[in-house]
Amino acid sequence: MSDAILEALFETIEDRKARLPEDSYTASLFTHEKGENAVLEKLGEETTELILAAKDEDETEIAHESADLVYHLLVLLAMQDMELADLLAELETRRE
Ligand SMILES: N=c1c2ncn([C@@H]3O[C@H](COP(=O)(O)OP(=O)(O)OP(=O)(O)O)[C@@H](O)[C@H]3O)c2ncn1[C@@H]1O[C@H](COP(=O)(O)O)[C@@H](O)[C@H]1O
Repeated sequence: MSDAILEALFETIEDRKARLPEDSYTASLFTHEKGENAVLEKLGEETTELILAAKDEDETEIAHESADLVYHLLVLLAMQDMELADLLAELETRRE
């Protein structure tokens, strides 16, 4: 996954956060009655689904569930008023 794809996805998430379109799943996370707990629960569910896919050694499902997990992680960053750059900078500091 390139930075460009992550950046485009994060821009879309920030757009949904700003405009809150009615037909948007992303917007529904920002307006959920459970607040931030809604996306935190999704992160837990997607992590469990990823673990099960890994246990099954199912590469298609591993990719699918990983994408679900990364998407919800980016929604959490946006919800915390953070930037994708915060995550990328943290990863960059770990490179040797
Ligand atoms: N990348 C995603 C993305 N990944 C996952 N999801 C949603 O996250 C939810 C995942 O929850 P579940 O695992 O419970 O879903 P499910 O339907 O039971 O099962 P699977 O998705 O696991 O098959 C589903 O409703 C997915 O549609 C996403 N929804 C949106 N995006 C991106 O966000 C953009 C904007 O979407 P809207 O906010 O809907 O306009 C889209 O164009 C995409 O680029």
